[in-house]
Amino acid sequence: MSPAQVPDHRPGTALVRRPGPRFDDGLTTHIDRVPVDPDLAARQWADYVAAFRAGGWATVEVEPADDLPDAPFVEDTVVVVDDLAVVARPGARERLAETTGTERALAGLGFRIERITAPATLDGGDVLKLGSSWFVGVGGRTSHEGARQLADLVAPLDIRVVPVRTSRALHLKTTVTALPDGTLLGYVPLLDEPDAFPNLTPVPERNGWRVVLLGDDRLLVSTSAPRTSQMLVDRGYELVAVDISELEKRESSVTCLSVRLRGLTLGTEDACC
Ligand SMILES: CN(C)C(=N)NCCC[C@H](N)C(=O)O
Repeated sequence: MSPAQVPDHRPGTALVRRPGPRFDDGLTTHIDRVPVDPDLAARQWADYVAAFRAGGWATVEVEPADDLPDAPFVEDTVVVVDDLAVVARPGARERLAETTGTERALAGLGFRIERITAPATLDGGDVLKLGSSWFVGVGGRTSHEGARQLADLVAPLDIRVVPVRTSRALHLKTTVTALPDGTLLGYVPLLDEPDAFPNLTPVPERNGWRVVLLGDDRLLVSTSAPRTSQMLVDRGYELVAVDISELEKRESSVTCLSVRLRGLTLGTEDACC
């Protein structure tokens, strides 16, 4: 079993990227568009990053990109496993330029770089990792060819890619999230193929219920899904809840704003990249 398949629940390093002054211009697809206060979004983003640092994580900041409104959603620009960074090719043309900064940051940290190449597209938000089986949402921002290219790149790590049709939500990880024990949470009305996911636990809320594993049984969640949060508490998880409501106005969730890197030996100080 390659290291990629052994879930690592220890704190690591979170790759993040701050929102810029044009954050209000960020894309919306499946939600009603409302104005955003970029200063409030920046403060909430800082609180999100602080939650990682409080949990023992180091943080690495991708160079800011004030001309790219969706830059904070760094999850979509790369898929990382072990020492491999697969640079994505976002399905929204407005976001293509975001990958340059992410690639520069990860190359600077010594990651082995591979890329999804045109005409294929892939957003990292469509990649749900579940041990040696990765579910990849296709039909929206990620093309079937993008899923195929990813499959070829991770096959040497004994990882199998399972394409899943995703048309009712922005990304696969808008609809499904994985708990540390491998249980999947999902909002069933947004799933094109609910039967594709083993032991799926339905959540009561449409938005705000995704999770990021901070370590052991500590989960980073949004304050926007209190009923799902109570479900997690009842299952024995310790929650760190952050208010990212201004960021959620541009279709964000807690998974979008970071890429978790393992095996790095950075301290808990910021590493500039
Ligand atoms: C899991 N999710 C949803 C993500 N990883 N990405 C959110 C991207 C939002 C951005 N405004 C856009 O429309 O691309």
